[in-house]
Amino acid sequence: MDGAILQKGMYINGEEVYAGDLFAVENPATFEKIGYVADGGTREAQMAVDAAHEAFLVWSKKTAYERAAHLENWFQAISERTEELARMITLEQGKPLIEARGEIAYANSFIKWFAEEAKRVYGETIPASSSSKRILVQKQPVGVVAAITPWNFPAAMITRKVAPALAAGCTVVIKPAPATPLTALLLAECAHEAGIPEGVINVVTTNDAAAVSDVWLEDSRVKKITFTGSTKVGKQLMEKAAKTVKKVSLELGGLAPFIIAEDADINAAVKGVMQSKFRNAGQTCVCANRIYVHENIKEPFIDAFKTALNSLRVGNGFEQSTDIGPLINEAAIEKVKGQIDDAISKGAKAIRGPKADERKGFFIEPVILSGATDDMACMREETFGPVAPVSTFSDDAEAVRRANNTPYGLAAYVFTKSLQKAFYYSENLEYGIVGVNDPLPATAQAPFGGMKESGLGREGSRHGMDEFLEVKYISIQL
Ligand SMILES: NC(=O)c1ccc[n+]([C@@H]2O[C@H](COP(=O)([O-])OP(=O)(O)OC[C@H]3O[C@@H](n4cnc5c(N)ncnc54)[C@H](O)[C@@H]3O)[C@@H](O)[C@H]2O)c1
Ligand SMILES: N[C@@H](CC=O)C(=O)O
Repeated sequence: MDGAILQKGMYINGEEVYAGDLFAVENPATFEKIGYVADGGTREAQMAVDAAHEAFLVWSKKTAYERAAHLENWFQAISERTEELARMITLEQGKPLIEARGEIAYANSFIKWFAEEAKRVYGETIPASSSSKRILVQKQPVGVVAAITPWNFPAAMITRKVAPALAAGCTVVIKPAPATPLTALLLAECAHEAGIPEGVINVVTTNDAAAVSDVWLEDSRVKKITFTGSTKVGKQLMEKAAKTVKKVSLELGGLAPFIIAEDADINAAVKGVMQSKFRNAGQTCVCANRIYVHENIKEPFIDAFKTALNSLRVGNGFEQSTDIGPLINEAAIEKVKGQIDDAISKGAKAIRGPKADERKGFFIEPVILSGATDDMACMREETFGPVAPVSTFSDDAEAVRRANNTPYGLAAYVFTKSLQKAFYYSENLEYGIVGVNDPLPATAQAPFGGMKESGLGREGSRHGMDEFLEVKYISIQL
């Protein structure tokens, strides 16, 4: 597959569909064209909803056991094509192959989890206030769901939405990011092979996101929009969804504080910060964005962090030695460079890691910014790159205050040996996810999501299933 030029249509109603135009997909590590995909628009967006609406009438009436069996088959089909899927992610998104394999396992874990969870959508009976009445509560699928996903986790951000939607009895129309449509189409191919009925999953690829999403937002048959991406676009979608009062779930940007308390195990903190900060070249919504270290342990922390930084290798994700692949595009490189320049101009000291790959590609070397202050752009705006600003604090209350001083509230981390501090921080940080001595908290069985402008709703866990269910109350007069 590597190096070959692919051509792919959209996946609508169980068939490959082409629109008039195609758009190119490029490898960010080489600038080579990987393939061309159909550039869908209004017509294809409409066709996808027609198919999903038709399919909903049948899919929603299947038993939970039947839907679970379909999801199990999809899980199996993906397992069998793990290597092909992982190589596709590295090709179009750039992350190291080992991380891409990890993403497929992670993506597939949502399908497995929700195949099981499908069978546990329980209702309630509630004691009535009259002896001649009975009160029942049932949960029903919301209907057709529109899912709009980003490029940084091109498989997992799709399955984390689609698996619970299908388990609940919904059908979906998906618009993947234009940088990574091929992974989405491969997932759909796996679903097709697995026998998921036509129309249940539809993928519309496009270079004009708003043209497609506007159709879905205006169509009253689409009952829910589930989005992962930037806070800016999330707000726009929420506004447009108001017109037909759709349900909305938003997984948006983050600005994760990573707090290292005075009593922390420094080696564990450095290992944690390396995993949290540099995974996917720093292009993860829950990546450590700002590092706050207690002033009394700053020096040993920075020394150990510098040593760890120097062990990283920047390069093409297909090379075994690579820890950090390319960023996604030129704009990402410019944003990261801008943040570094801004921090240096305001007094930060740059500690640079190994040189970036000299070949073509959107490569950038990892950097620690020591002496960072909260007025720097890297401490206020999501970086999405391998930049690690380090600032000091003198007491726990100060660390919490500074960590909370942002509109974002997705993930936060604290490293400490004290149970008291662990509870103090986790209860006072205004974040949807708090990793205590844990730099990688995301998992299928736990609720993932943000507070404040980092989003609405949760993905994963039984809470992730509720996002796709209506609660219906039935009052019976005997
Ligand atoms: N909270 C989470 O779980 C989570 C997970 C992954 C990524 N993210 C966030 O995603 C962002 C990075 O992803 P991105 O750059 O692809 O974000 P983005 O908002 O630019 O794009 C996300 C998706 O929205 C589409 N889109 C863009 N403009 C649109 C418009 N006007 N109307 C409709 N759709 C539109 C894109 O084509 C893509 O499919 C970061 O902010 C990151 O933190 C959040
Ligand atoms: N890293 C997140 C996705 C956001 O980018 C995850 O692990 O689910």
